[in-house]
Amino acid sequence: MNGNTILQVCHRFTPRLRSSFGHTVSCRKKCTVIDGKIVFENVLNAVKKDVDAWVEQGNRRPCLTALTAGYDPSSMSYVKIKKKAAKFVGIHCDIVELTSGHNDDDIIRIIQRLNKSESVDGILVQLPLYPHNKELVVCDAVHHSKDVDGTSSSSMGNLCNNKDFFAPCTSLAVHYILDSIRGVDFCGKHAVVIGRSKHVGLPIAMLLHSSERKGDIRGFNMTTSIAHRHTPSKLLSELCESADVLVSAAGVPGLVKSDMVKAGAVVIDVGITKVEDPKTGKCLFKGDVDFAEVKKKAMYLTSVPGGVGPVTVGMLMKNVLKAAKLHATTRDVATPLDDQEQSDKSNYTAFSNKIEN
Ligand SMILES: Nc1nc(=O)c2c([nH]1)NC[C@@H]1CN(c3ccc(C(=O)N[C@@H](CCC(=O)O)C(=O)O)cc3)C=[N+]21
Repeated sequence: MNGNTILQVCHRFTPRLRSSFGHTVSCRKKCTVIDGKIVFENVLNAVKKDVDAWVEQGNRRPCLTALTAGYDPSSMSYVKIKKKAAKFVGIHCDIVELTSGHNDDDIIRIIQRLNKSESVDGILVQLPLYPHNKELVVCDAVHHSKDVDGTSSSSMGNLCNNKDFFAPCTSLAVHYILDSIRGVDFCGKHAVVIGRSKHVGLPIAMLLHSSERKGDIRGFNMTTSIAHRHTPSKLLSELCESADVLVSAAGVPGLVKSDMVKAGAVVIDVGITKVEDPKTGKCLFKGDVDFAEVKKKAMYLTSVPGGVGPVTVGMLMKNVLKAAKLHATTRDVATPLDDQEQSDKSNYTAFSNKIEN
């Protein structure tokens, strides 16, 4: 792919003429700002109710183990947010703090132990790890039945094949937010995703363009363009101007200006960058979208902070409970390591059957 290439996924709901991409969703004067904190609270309350019912039926509490690189203060604070949410919903949460002394093999060994543990339902590898760690190699060690953050190659493959395993939580959060917008038919509309990261931009685009149901996750059937750092700015503006749904996950504060946004569009800001406030010296979170200006044009908009971030944590809690329920009804973990390959194969079949039935 050269620098001018944009991956555009077209399908039978794609309008024939490129110029007809730009039909407005509908016209409303005032923009609705979707409050991620309220969505988060609603999701947590629902998960808490389900966890309570699950435990009342005699099951043990769901359990999440998060591995995080101890050097990164942002990672530590995100993991703490997850731990607090887990406590609220009644999910047990352990944190394994990795040090720079852990090489990939050490981390993989820890993960393999967790894969085998009957008391662990979900394993989360908080990214980034240390610079010397190979993130994909480490994420791939997580067994797909416990991959509640959907970061392994196996989970990504399942996502592409419309199988209902675990999708990355940020993509689920974007999906959940769009799904909560009532009265808008997204089928055949044009979605633009800015950013192609394997755990954020790419899985978001997978969910937006796809058609089949993935368990409780339906695809949106949108014509979906993926723009990235090599997309020329003129082309980026043109694409965005025709987007009915614009999702920015670039991590570039102020990237999306109001003149790039179509009137009546749905704009979801996934970018979250820590910046220092020049006046106070305090740390602030900045999204990719010029919120104040875009609000004058968009029909629905999320903010940063208070948008996609908290919903991501809600989706993680949902996934841990889902994993706990699957583990209780399929024999999957606690197999000796030397039998790993064989068990992977049969477990996969057991899980596929369980989920597809
Ligand atoms: N394997 C993996 N999975 C992740 O899901 C993952 C990750 N690695 N690495 C880091 C990013 C970042 N992330 C956020 C979670 C919550 C908020 C969140 O709740 N933010 C609040 C503000 C937070 C605060 O005030 O401290 C908000 O946007 O309103 C933000 C960002 C998950 N991540």
